This record gives sequence, structure tokens and C-alpha cells, in this order.
Amino acid sequence: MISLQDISVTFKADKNKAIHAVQHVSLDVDKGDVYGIVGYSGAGKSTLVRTINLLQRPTEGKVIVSGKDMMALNDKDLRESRKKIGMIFQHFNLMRSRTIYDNVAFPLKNSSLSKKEIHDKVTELLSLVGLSEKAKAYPSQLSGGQKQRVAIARALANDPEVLLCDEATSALDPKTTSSILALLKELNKRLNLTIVIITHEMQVVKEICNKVAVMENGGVIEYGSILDIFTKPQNQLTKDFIDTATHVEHGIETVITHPTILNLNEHDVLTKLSFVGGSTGEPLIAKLANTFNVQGNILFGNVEILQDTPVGTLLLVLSGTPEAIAKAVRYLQDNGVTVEIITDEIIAEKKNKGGAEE
Ligand SMILES: Nc1ncnc2c1ncn2[C@@H]1O[C@H](COP(=O)(O)OP(=O)(O)OP(=O)(O)O)[C@@H](O)[C@H]1O
Repeated sequence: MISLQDISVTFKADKNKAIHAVQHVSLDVDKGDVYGIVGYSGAGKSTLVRTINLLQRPTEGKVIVSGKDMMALNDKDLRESRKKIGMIFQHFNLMRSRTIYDNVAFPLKNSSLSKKEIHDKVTELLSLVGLSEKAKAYPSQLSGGQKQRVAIARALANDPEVLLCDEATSALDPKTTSSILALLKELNKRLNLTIVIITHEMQVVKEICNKVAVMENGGVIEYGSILDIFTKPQNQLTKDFIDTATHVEHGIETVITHPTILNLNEHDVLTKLSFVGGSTGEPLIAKLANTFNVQGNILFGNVEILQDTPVGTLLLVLSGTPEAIAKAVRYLQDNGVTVEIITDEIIAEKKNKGGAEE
């Protein structure tokens, strides 16, 4: 559906300085994907996504959308192709002096549709986003979530195949964010709409995306299916994003900051266990005690459902002899559990925070 091939974008800040906003990124988005692009501010997410509709022309590389080489199109064909790529933004970009109806009708102004057809289309779009009652209202009379719904309706006016969302929920509270994400997911399913979402929140990705790319310093450092990235992240930055989204970071923070929780004896090992799918329900910890004489003390636990698959995390203190613990860890790994030993990391962090008990 979308193929970004070796895309680079360089801005000339001044005569001597170039900003390499995007560097050699290749990315393929399939029809029906909800593709998340996650990264911190300045990573190059917006610049990359704006190359899809050529709001930003790449300095190097090729952009193919629906089989068309976008950079080879003449102005007229490019205008037509852009109609099939809707876009929504963090601050909605509605026209304040026009009603909700007129905002949604705006992209149809020069279309071949009759007045009646335009009316039917706008009515249908407002109903699709749940705002039929607001047709005569003005943007200032709407909440942030409602404004974003209008922006979505407007972006869908030309029946696009792709919707680009640039931090579309960043200005919204968590509840409104969830309702907008639910709407996007519904549109993805109902209209088979391909969606590309830029965000700095892995939580957003977790809620609706089936694939994700992680960007840093203009490059994609990791990409793949949500399940693969959440269960087998390769880069520290990806791990940090995931820990935030799965509340594990908060769990670790609690363990560190409450001295009564983490009292490790000699040979005790603090582990972070990650489970996927079937292994989540297994009584593995009971087995550690029975078979290996290793006691497991759970400090924190969390289960998420990603793409209909349960994904769990446990912070677990293992107590026993070093040999027994090594065997227990191997047993867990043999049963599909990813085991990270984080004792040293946590103690160092605890010392940094001044909460260490020598
Ligand atoms: N038109 C421009 N001219 C010069 N530099 C730019 C331009 N647009 C973006 N940049 C620079 O390119 C880099 C990437 O910016 P970009 O907006 O793509 O990042 P981002 O990951 O989307 O961050 P944010 O979420 O803050 O927008 C930044 O260093 C930014 O300052």
C-alpha cells in the first residue's frame, strides 16, 4: 500500500549547517494496517510521515502509494493522489469561522458531486463520527475530542485509502484519547482504511496498532508486529517505551522507592519475567518451589492483551542457592518465558535515589 524506500530528508538550517531529519528509512505499510511510528520529539516522525503525501519532498528515496511513484506524478495527478490520503493533526486545524457541516464539506468544494450528494456525504460522515447533532455548531463550541472527530470526518470526505494521524490524540485526555482510538479502529475495520499513526506514546500504539516502527535520530531503529516488538524488543529505547506503556516502569519505580518491598538476601536474584500467549496461565512459580527448591516472591505483576494475545510481566525475587536459581531460570526459559536478571540494575538505581539499604 505504502512503500517508503531509502528515504532521507535534509533541511538546510543555514549555509553551513544541515539537519538530517530522516536518514535512509525504508518502511512498508500493507493495506489494512494500523501502523504506529513512535519516537521522542525531534526523532523525525512528522517529517517521515509527511513524505507519504509529499507535504515534504524527500531529499533522497522513493515514495510509492497504491502502486504510484508519488515523486514522478505531475501536479494534477499528485493532487488526485493526495485526495486518497487523508490527514489529521494534534490541533485539529478546523476553520473557526465555519460550521462543523461546512468544515466537513470543504474538501468536496471542487468535486463533481451535486449539492444533494455533498449534503448526503457530509450527513453520512457526521453520523459515522457520532456528531450528527453538531452540524450547525462552530468549532469553538466543541470539546477537543469532538473537534478531532470533525477533523476525522473531514479527512474522510474524499474516501481516502490511507489516513495519516500526526499526534492526533496528544492534546486529549486519556478517556477522550481512548474514544478517538476506538473510532479509528472502527474506521480501519469498517472501511478497510489503512492508518499511519505518529505518536510519542507507546500506549497509543498498544491500543490500536498491529505494527510499529521506533524512530530515533532520523532513523528507524526497530520495527515489526506489535506482538514481536512488545515481547522481544531489541533496543533499550524500545524497552523504555514498552515499560511505560505496560506500567512496568511504574512497578519498578514502586519497588525501588519503597524500602520495605525490596529486601534482598545474599544470593537472592531480582528477575523480570515476560510471558506470551499460553505460558501466562502456567503455574510455573509453584513448580520452581516444588522442583528446584527456589522460592518466588512476586513484587509486581501485569497482563496485557495485545492483538488478542495475553502478554504478561512479573517482577519476581528468586531465593535459593545460586545453582538452584540457575536451574530454575533455565526451566522458565525452556517454558517460553523471557527472563531478565535485573538485581544489579535495580540496586544501582536504588542507590542513585538515595534509598539503598546497605
Ligand atoms: N522545515 C524544517 N526546517 C528545518 N528543520 C526542520 C524542519 N522540520 C523539521 N525539522 C527538524 O527535523 C528534525 C525532525 O523533526 P520532526 O518534526 O520530524 O520530528 P518529530 O519526531 O515529529 O518530533 P515532534 O513530535 O516534536 O514533531 C528536528 O530536528 C526538527 O527541528
